[in-house]
Order: sequence, then C-alpha cells, then structure tokens
Amino acid sequence: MSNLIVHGGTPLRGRVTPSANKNAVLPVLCATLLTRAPLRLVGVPDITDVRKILEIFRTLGSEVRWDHASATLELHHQATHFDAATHRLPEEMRSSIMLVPPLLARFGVARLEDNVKGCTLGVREIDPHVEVFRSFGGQVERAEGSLLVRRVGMLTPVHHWLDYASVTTTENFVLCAVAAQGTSTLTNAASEPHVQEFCRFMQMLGAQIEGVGTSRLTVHGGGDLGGGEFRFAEDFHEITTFLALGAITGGDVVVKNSAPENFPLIDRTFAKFGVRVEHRDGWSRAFVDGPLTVQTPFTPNVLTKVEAAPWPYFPVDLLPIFIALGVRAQGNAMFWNKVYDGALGWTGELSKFGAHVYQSDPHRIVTFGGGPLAPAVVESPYIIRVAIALFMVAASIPGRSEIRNATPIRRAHPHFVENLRSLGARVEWTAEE
Ligand SMILES: CC(=O)N[C@H]1[C@@H](OP(=O)(O)OP(=O)(O)OC[C@H]2O[C@@H](n3ccc(=O)[nH]c3=O)[C@H](O)[C@@H]2O)O[C@H](CO)[C@@H](O)[C@@H]1O
Ligand SMILES: C=C(OP(=O)(O)O)C(=O)O
Repeated sequence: MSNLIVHGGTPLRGRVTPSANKNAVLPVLCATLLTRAPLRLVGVPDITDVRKILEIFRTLGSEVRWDHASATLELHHQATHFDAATHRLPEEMRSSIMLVPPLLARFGVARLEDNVKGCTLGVREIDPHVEVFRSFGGQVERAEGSLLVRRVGMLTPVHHWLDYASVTTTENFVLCAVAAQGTSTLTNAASEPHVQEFCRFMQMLGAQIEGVGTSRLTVHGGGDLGGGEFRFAEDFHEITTFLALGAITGGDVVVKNSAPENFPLIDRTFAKFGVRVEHRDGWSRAFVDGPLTVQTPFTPNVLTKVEAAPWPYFPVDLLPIFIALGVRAQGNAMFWNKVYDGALGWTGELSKFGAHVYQSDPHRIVTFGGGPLAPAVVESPYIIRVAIALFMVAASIPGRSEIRNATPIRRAHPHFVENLRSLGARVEWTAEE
C-alpha cells in the first residue's frame, strides 16, 4: 500500500481531461471475450483493475496490445483455452464476476474466487448473480474458496425480475442474454451511465438490446457478434471529483465533459453546498462565491440532505466526495447511503482533521461543517472514493497531511497525482510498502 502526502491550502486551478469510467471499461473488457473478431478500444485507462483483466486475457492466449501513449487497446480472443483448475480470476475487484458469462459461453465452465468483493462497503452479495446464472440454465456449486459455474448445453433465454437494480447483475444478465438463443427480458434493471455505455458497446458488437437507460431491458440473443472500434466517454465520477476539488480548495477547475445531460442532479447537489456548476462547449466548471455554505431548506426544521441510491438517484460512489464538501461547508447536512450498509464507518477518520461528523445509523451521517480544521495523518479503508474524499479535505487545509493506504485510488483514476500537480497541488505518493 502507498500513502499520499499532501501540502494543502493551495487553490487548484486549470483544465483537466478525465479518463474513462472504470465501471464502464471493466464490463466492456469482460464482454470482449464473447467475440472472436478483432477489437480496438480507445481511451482505456491505465488502472490496476484493467491490468488484472488483461493479465487473465494473456493467460487465456488472447492477443493483447495496449499502447499506453494513445490509451488504445487492441484485443483478439481467438485461440484461447481456459482451465478451471488453474486459472484464477482477479480478486479484490467486483468486476471479475462479469467474466463468468463469457467464460461459460466460450468454455462451458467458470470458476470465481470468493474474494471478488471490491471496495469494503459492507455486504456485497453474489446471490443475485447466482440467480441469473441459474435462470439461464447454469449450474452453480461451491468449491473450496470459490464458486464453480457450468453450462450443460446452450444458455436458455429468461424473463427475470431483480430484487434491486444491481449494476453488475444487470451487466451479467445482458452478457448471458446475448449468448442465449432467443429473447430475454430484465425488469428492475440498473441504468447508470456506465451500464448504458456497456450496452452501447454490446450493440456495437451486434447485440440487439432494447430499453437501454430504462429499468426494463429486452435482449434478442444468439446472434453472431463482430468486432470494431469503441471509444470510451469521460468518467462522470472523475469529472465530479475534479470539480469538487476545485470547489473545496477555493480554486477554479475546468473539466472536459461531453455528457452534461448526466449532471442535473449532481449539479443540484453541488448547489446544496454553495457550488455553482456551469457546462459549456463540452467543458464543465465549478464556481464558488465566497466560503462553502450549506443551503438552508425552505421547510423549517429539516436538514439539507443528499440521498444516494441506484440511478437516476444521486450516485452512491460520489457520496464520499460530497461528504468532504459537507465537512468544509458552513452548516449541517445529512448524507443517506441507501445502497450499502457498511460504507460510512470511515467518517470517524474525519475527526482527525478536527471535523464534526455524527453517524446516526449504518446508512446516515450528519456533517456539522465549517469549523476549524487542522492537517492530519488519516487511514483510508479499501474504498476508492473514500481515499479521494480524505485527500480532498487534506488538500483544503494548509499544512502537511498524509492519507495512509490510498492505493485504491489507482483502481479507478490513472495519473491522479500527475493531474493534481498540473492543477497546482503539492502532492506525492510514498513508495509502495
Ligand atoms: C464494478 C462496478 O460496477 N461496481 C459498482 C457496482 O457494484 P455492484 O454491481 O456490486 O453493486 P450493486 O448495484 O449490486 O449493489 C451493491 C450492494 O448494494 C446493496 N443494494 C444495492 C441497491 C439496492 O437498491 N439495494 C441494495 O441493498 C446490495 O447489498 C448489493 O449487494 O455498483 C455499485 C452501486 O452503484 C457501485 O458502488 C460499484 O462501484
Ligand atoms: C466501489 C467501487 O468499485 P468496486 O465495485 O469494484 O469495488 C467503485 O468503483 O467505487
């Protein structure tokens, strides 16, 4: 694990071009294994999760050519082989679970390690995935430290209704449905921008998917899949992160953003902390007039709140970023994580900066912001966006702070420190421990 050292208090200023969304790139990479045609992916970020998947592809015998300078990845899965006894799917990342359908389709068997839990956000179930594999005809059994999934015959189409709008289960459903002969439907499907981007990639391969961006997907499966070129969009998480970093340091950061249509609710949430966001000509910019201040609701005696839930609600992965703003902004705000039951325990760490945060239950915290803060050494859990949130607070406080175990940032944000330095930040990684 590496730590981030920051000498905070410098307003960040300048322009940034964000990278692609890890949660779009990873399902797309998994899906590539469904086709034997050559593929070219443009805008592939150099992040650890991507490296882990490409390593698996190499061991399967796929051709993998990644030009880092142009972020272009050429893939050709042709003469591949898979051995469930020896091949290990990557651990400590959620996306490994989306290698199961293409492995099933191609080799008839997949083995998934137990530790595919990703960020430590509380319980991260695999049951919804198992239900999907079984409904398409897969056989699922426990093996030591892993799960074995087999296909006997072809996958059969299904009509499935999810307990909740799960992102990776929706993507797994689409992967299975594209491989199954016939029409499948999914009700209560997730519709996050990255789910939509993944579906657009599948459509480029030739998959027939209707209802993209809605909670009901129809997939006409069994057709031949081709290849082609796909270009990733900018990551809305990273766009939001840089805008928030500009705001919390009292600077002026302009971020490339070709999909402002995803931002109305994110913009309104910024406004709750006194930050105005403007989108113009493919770029977004955050303005702060004076100190950050929590907006007072019209309704008497209620707290300003940020409610995170499956899209089109406010995205749960952005909640820590706004908690950082809440700690800095004058006034009180409630943050409500409706998705995860263990994603807020880290907020106690904020007290090391002198911040006042009260956790009312596993899903809700209240920030009492605007008080004096001091630099500190803090410990990040294995949660990408929390390492960033702790960094944000540190970057806003004059003096030297240290974010210990900040390495999860490398799972999603390539060149994070380099980008920050280009905006004027004084920040560096310590050597890997
Ligand atoms: C690789 C990837 O794409 N990871 C993302 C994906 O994970 P992932 O697809 O694992 O997350 P899910 O959407 O399945 O939700 C995760 C967990 O939240 C709980 N849950 C979720 C929704 C709900 O309405 N009720 C409920 O109880 C369940 O315990 C579930 O296991 O989506 C999450 C939710 O946007 C994001 O945090 C992760 O970054
Ligand atoms: C929680 C995240 O990723 P994962 O689902 O892979 O843990 C994330 O991207 O913030």
